[in-house]
Amino acid sequence: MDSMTFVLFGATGDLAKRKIFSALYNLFLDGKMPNSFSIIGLGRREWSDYTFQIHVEQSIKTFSRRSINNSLKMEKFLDAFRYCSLDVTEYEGYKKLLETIERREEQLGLPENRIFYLSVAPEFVDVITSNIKDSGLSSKKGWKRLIIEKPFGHDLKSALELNEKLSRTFEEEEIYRIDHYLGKPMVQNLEGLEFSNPVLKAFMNNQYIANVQITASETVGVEERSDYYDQAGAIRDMFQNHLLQLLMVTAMHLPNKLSAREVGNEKRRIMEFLRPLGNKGVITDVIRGQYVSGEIDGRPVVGYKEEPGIENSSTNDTFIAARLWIDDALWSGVPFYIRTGKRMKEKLTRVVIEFKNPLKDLNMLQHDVMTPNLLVIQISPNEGVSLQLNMKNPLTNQIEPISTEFSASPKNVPEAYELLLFDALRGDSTFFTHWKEVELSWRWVQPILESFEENSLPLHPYRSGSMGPDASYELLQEDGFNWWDL
Ligand SMILES: NC(=O)C1=CN([C@@H]2O[C@H](COP(=O)(O)OP(=O)(O)OC[C@H]3O[C@@H](n4cnc5c(N)ncnc54)[C@H](OP(=O)(O)O)[C@@H]3O)[C@@H](O)[C@H]2O)C=CC1
Ligand SMILES: O=C1O[C@H](COP(=O)(O)O)[C@@H](O)[C@H](O)[C@H]1O
Repeated sequence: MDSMTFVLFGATGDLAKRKIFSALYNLFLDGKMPNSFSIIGLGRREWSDYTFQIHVEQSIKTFSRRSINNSLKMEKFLDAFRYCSLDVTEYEGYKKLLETIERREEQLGLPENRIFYLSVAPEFVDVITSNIKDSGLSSKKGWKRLIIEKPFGHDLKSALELNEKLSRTFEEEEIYRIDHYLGKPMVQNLEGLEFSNPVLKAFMNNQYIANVQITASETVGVEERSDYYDQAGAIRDMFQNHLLQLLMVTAMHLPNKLSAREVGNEKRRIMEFLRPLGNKGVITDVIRGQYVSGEIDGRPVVGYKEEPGIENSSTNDTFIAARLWIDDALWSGVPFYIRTGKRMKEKLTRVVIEFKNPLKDLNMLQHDVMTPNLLVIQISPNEGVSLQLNMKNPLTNQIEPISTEFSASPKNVPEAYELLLFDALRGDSTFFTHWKEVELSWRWVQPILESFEENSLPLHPYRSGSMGPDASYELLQEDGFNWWDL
């Protein structure tokens, strides 16, 4: 892996504190950082290098999945960190930053390979990338990469504009758009699962699959993010990015080679075959919900409109469910159901693939109630895969479901940010979102955004602690299915 400089915009912020420092530290412990590297943190605060290093250490102590038990290693790790105070809107600061980077490159004998990680609000992306270019930070002697956080735009128009601006400074191959769901180990495992199990590959098509259900439910409410969330809603916060990415990786045809380009092409293909909703589709295939008060884990919680910072008149979506169709040869006729929401019964992310039941259709087992075969991919909080089959119980002589399972506890597996940063360090963008996918996702959700804005779709209240409004169950019942709330 090439030695490099990691320039972190927003180093004093929440994401850096909770995710980025710990990810870098765990990579360092696992020997997955380059032999030689420099990390420059940036923020407006007037911090010294020492204050910054203490902040990094504290953040790791609080948020890392591993505890610090080797102080020498920690010391060596912290030694790579320097801090530079910079207002991203002021050009002069970038010159000072360049001097700091070059000084460290010289001290450590580093080539001019630079990663710029933009852990800042989206409105700063344009000014930062322009200043990187104009100030000479994007040296021609080494490689440069840009890591950028979500949200990537607010709708189709703003995403197109943002992409156009980025492309003035960075090539598409140099841009690493983070969708942390693609960093979840089980999501990264999906291709391997199909690749190493030809039996699964053989059955993953419309001949055998009845429907696919993707759920990302959360128990938390709007938390302290009312300003952002009331503008974004579940559609922008989760659906347009994380959930559509899960759809792409679940449905994509397995390429012959698992390279960034091939995987990107296959994901894009899925989005191209996704049936556009149109105005009618929004009404028939999309359910919008908002939580009201209820109980979660035995604790009463308030409704969305009672949350601090939320107006009583808010029509923001805290839940969305949708029925989607991929009109290609493999999936045509198989409905994909997606749902996500806040203040639901449990925190989980899961894909359930329900197989067809030809015996039921033939009415051959009149006395046995047969559960369909299910392939359940548990993405979080625990990682796991289970396959539910049916077997006759010799004691009762009844057909009963049996399950083969594998699962791992989250403590033992690397976090999404570790896997993603490791990939970015070695220049592998397979598990980052590529522009075409982002564009097609916005294009697909745009009619939903418009109907939400016009308030032309019912806003179904749902009780906190439930799995969403009844209407989302009715959506599946129309097709003779039910959500598998396993
Ligand atoms: N926090 C999270 O869990 C997640 C965050 N994200 C995304 O990551 C990005 C960062 O989020 P988060 O860390 O929560 O945000 P915070 O508000 O916690 O941090 C913002 C950072 O930006 C810096 N900053 C703000 N204005 C300026 C400026 N004019 N010049 C230089 N630095 C500036 C702040 O530094 P200072 O105050 O010192 O000036 C601070 O380091 C956002 O795009 C967010 O959407 C994505 C997923 C999850
Ligand atoms: O991006 C986001 O994701 C989190 C959920 O992530 P998870 O890894 O805990 O499933 C969500 O709470 C947040 O609103 C959203 O911005």
